[in-house]
Amino acid sequence: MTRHLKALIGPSILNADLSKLYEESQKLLDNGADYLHLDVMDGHFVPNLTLGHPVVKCLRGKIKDAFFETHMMVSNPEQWIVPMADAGVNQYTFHIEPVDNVEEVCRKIRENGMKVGVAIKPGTSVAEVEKYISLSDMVLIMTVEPGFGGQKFMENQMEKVKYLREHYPLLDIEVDGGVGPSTISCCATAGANMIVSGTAIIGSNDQASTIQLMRDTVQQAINKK
Ligand SMILES: O=C(CO)[C@H](O)[C@H](O)COP(=O)(O)O
Ligand SMILES: [Fe+2]
Repeated sequence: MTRHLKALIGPSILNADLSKLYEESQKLLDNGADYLHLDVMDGHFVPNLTLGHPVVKCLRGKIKDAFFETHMMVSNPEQWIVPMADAGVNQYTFHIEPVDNVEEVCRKIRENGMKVGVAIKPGTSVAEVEKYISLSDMVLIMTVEPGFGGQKFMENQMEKVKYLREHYPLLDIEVDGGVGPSTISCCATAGANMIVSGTAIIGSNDQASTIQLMRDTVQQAINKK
């Protein structure tokens, strides 16, 4: 069967009202989100703390069938593979910067039944992550410095996306940080197909239209190629 690239929108719940994590997540799914992007920060790899596997497990208890991606902004991603698999995570996306043996982490994630995402910060070259594409299912190109929602989109990161799309036509390429209706065209033409968007969706008074608009923009760019 031929594999086709698909436009997918994964809202980040980072800037949502986290006292209502389940309600906010379900609302995003009801409004057409394709998956949930759960930002996990350890206060060490990035200067912020969010949530860990116990919270993800509780959310999975209430939301049985959605695709959960955890964006692991942590210094020791290997440490959380088993707990996150046990919590019901579908894709484990980790930053390669602090990791000595990236291959081993990719293998362990697969062994534990999850898809593998490899992520790079804005200062990391695309060549650094290209080495691991054969061991992974997706590459995440950060479009802000990881750590906080609501930051300004870094357009210069699109060079990396363009390079990857040119060389890997069917690779899932995700962008994350400052993405919304005003920056989506840029991501779509560069070749990203998995779109994380936090503030722009959470703050929208019509989440369904915002999600639909971004998905249509990305799908049209895919169809053109
Ligand atoms: O990983 C992240 C920050 O490190 C978040 O996923 C990202 O910032 C999404 O939020 P926004 O769309 O508001 O930038
Ligand atoms: Fe993220």
